[in-house]
Amino acid sequence: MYLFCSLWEFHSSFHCLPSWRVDKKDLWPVNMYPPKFIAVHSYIVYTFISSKITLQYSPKQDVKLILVFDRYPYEVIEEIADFITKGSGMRPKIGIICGSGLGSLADMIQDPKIFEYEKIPNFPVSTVEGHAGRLVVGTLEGATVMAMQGRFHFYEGYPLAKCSMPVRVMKLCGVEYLFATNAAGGINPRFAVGDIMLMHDHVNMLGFAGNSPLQGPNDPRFGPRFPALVNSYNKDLINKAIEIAKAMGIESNIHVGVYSCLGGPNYETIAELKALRMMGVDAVGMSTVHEVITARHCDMKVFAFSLITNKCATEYSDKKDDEANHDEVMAVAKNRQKACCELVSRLIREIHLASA
Ligand SMILES: O=P(O)(O)O[C@H]1O[C@H](CO)[C@@H](O)[C@H]1O
Ligand code: HPA
Repeated sequence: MYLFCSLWEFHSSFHCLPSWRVDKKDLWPVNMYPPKFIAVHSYIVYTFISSKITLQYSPKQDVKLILVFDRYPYEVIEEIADFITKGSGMRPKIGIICGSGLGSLADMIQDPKIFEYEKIPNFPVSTVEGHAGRLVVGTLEGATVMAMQGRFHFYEGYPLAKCSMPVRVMKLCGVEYLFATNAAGGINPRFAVGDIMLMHDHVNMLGFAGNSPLQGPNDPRFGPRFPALVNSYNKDLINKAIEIAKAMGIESNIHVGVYSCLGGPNYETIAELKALRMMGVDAVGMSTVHEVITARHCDMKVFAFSLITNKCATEYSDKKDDEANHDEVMAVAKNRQKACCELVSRLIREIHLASA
């Protein structure tokens, strides 16, 4: 078992190194660690002062340190991007994030070069069922793409900046378009299970609570300190997707609406769902919003959709079997993966043809 010791949030006062001091109580349980460990640790603190760092220490092995960044400096993201572009020999143009149970979006990729998250330096690992934990790079409908088969969620214990760090990796790999997909509960009473909601806006509940993937020092190489989020969801891509849905004969299952992300992992209470509905939210989940914010910050074009995997109970009189559960979410995603794959691949084809 690993002992996790998340040591401390760095305050601006730490920037006046080398005259920094650490209170002994803050070091618990480090004070029981060997001096060699503490020396190495201090060095790391000094070196990566602009990041918050979590150390994993294995007492079974002598001094085993795994650095896990909570905020990723530009250079570390650049290193990860180099690893992927050199390892795949490609600079992908379109990035795809597969939602729960929608990993098959990445299975469409031709001549795939697969990177297990565990083998990518400084990359987090997926811990949620239905998120395989691999990055797949290759071609789809003639376009170069990279797909995350497995995303990172706040409820897994990852800070938002870490959840959406792969979007910045995509950017430095050359990605211009982000396709973000998710499984979500339908709040809008017009939505049926299996419908697809094209996202045209979001309500960032985690943002209301003072949490943002862009918190902390801003690196202008990614984007501005205060990015605007009006028109985050590309209208042309939404319109093209509607046309494609018509051509596929599924227009009655397609909606355009507002998604909201809550922290999870619990599903929402009826009172929360009522409140979301009053705010104009159509579908609710636990992802995507921070990825979109990160993508817009670095000026990527965004297309996102929710697969409605369950109808949310918004009245106390609603049936008990309206309670959400992850098995149902996965089962519906599996049933609808064909339509989702076709929508995504046709849209990518349009983007590719338009830029050829
Ligand atoms: O948003 P994705 O990753 O598709 O997954 C959704 O499904 C899970 C809950 O069933 C949550 O993780 C929620 O966010
Ligand atoms: O009802 C839901 N709520 C939150 N997240 C979800 N992901 C799938 N369904 C849901």
